[in-house]
Amino acid sequence: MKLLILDRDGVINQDSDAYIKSVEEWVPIPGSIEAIAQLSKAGWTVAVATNQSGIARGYYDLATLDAMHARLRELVAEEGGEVGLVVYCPHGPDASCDCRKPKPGMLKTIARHYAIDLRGVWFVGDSKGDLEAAVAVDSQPVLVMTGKGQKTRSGALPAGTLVFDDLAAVAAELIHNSAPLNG
Ligand SMILES: O=P(O)(O)OC[C@@H](O)[C@H]1O[C@@H](OP(=O)(O)O)[C@@H](O)[C@@H](O)[C@@H]1O
Ligand SMILES: [Mg+2]
Ligand SMILES: [Zn+2]
Repeated sequence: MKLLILDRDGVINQDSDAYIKSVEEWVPIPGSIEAIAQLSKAGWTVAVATNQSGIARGYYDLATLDAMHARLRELVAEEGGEVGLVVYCPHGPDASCDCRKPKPGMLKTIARHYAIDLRGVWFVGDSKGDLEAAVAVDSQPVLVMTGKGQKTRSGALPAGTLVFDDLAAVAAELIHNSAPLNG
């Protein structure tokens, strides 16, 4: 099974330091919807693992979060693809939950759902916590330059992190094997 796991904010959709609080604020990054659809049509299962502390902070509710993900599924379906399991952590930084990245709990949930070993599975993120979550379960950390990616790249990256301009470039690598940026 070809599984790819994506972070959401800053990878699929634009991110904001003010959080993404509504469907209207949930704006796809150019090329990301098409990338997910192309991967899906090429036989990849595309899952999502996203921190959503805005729930715990009271910035938006679960119905709004679900509406964002329904919009994601709708847009990808319009391009002929589909989105797999979407897992989110609704907790705040102080909740000491097992699911908030950089902890790998959401990645493990996805692995259990698909009964797959996470070793070598690409996890694409824009934040250091995404990369650390990948490393914690021997997945392949992949950084994109969208969202907080540029800031993340200015610091130390886990060894072996692959770096791409954006999700469209990741899809091109996985589907057409074009070369990644130097990490
Ligand atoms: O990138 P993913 O995991 O999909 O989602 C990140 C969001 O939940 C928010 O995470 C927050 O971090 P804190 O949760 O406040 O530390 C901030 O970085 C926000 O800018 C960001 O929108
Ligand atoms: Mg992110
Ligand atoms: Zn959590």
